[in-house]
Amino acid sequence: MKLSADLQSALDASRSVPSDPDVACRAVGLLDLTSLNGDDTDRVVEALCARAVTPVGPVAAVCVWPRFVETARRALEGTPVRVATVVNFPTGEADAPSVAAETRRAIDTGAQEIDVVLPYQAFIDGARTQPMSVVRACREACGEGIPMKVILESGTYPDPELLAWAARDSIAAGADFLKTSTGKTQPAATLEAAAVMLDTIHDSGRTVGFKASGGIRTADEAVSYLALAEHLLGKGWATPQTFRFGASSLLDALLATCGHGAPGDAMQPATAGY
Ligand SMILES: O=C[C@H](O)COP(=O)(O)O
Repeated sequence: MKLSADLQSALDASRSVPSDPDVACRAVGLLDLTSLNGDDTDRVVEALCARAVTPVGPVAAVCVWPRFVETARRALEGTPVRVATVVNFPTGEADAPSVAAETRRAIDTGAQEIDVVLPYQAFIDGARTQPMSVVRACREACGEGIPMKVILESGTYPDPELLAWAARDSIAAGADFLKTSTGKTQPAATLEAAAVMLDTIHDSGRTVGFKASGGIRTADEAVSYLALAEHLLGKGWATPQTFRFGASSLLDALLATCGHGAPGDAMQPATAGY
């Protein structure tokens, strides 16, 4: 993906940021701890939720299939961890009424955040009104109180200009966050796509968050995404209200980097008093 000189410079700078235990600790609180596998079960979701309050504090949210939202809400009762779920996932091919109904059902069962997949293939093929009718339908179903993250599937766009266009239109359609990927297509999250999306957020002048998701595994990668975000949006910009990682296999690496044991130690009972 060919970027402008300024974005390429910001990206190169973020790649060379050394791994920092304090930043890794901070990244834990920005995590949407995710399990979106076809063979997920209630027990898998309960085990995921048991990891959500860590020795360095709670993650921001867990992200699970709609059928497991009630299980997650029960498992997380008494903690500040939110429950996110996905709609129109992973293909983005449902129509607006179906997405609105799926969103309402998810919220009725307790979902506190909605990650909706943009009809990205239709957008790439030239449609403009239909894809955004789906986003607007989800926005209306979310109302004002439920944050809506729009998954652009950033690895599928032929050029950065089209990805930026999808980002701009999604913001105009009411996105609270722009999310890179479902994690179900390759390439998933990349720093190049993140730079384009973050730059579009900056230029929008609106308070829109960014979620890097799909294939993020190491603390070094997480530190680079955070460095890029704050290079483009300003130091201190990344908070749980503006930045998330969507990841199923990043938590242990973050905890190990910030000095809380080897991978797997996150399974220890949390010390935090919730
Ligand atoms: O946020 C949703 C993604 O599916 C997470 O992707 P991952 O399993 O590669 O971490």
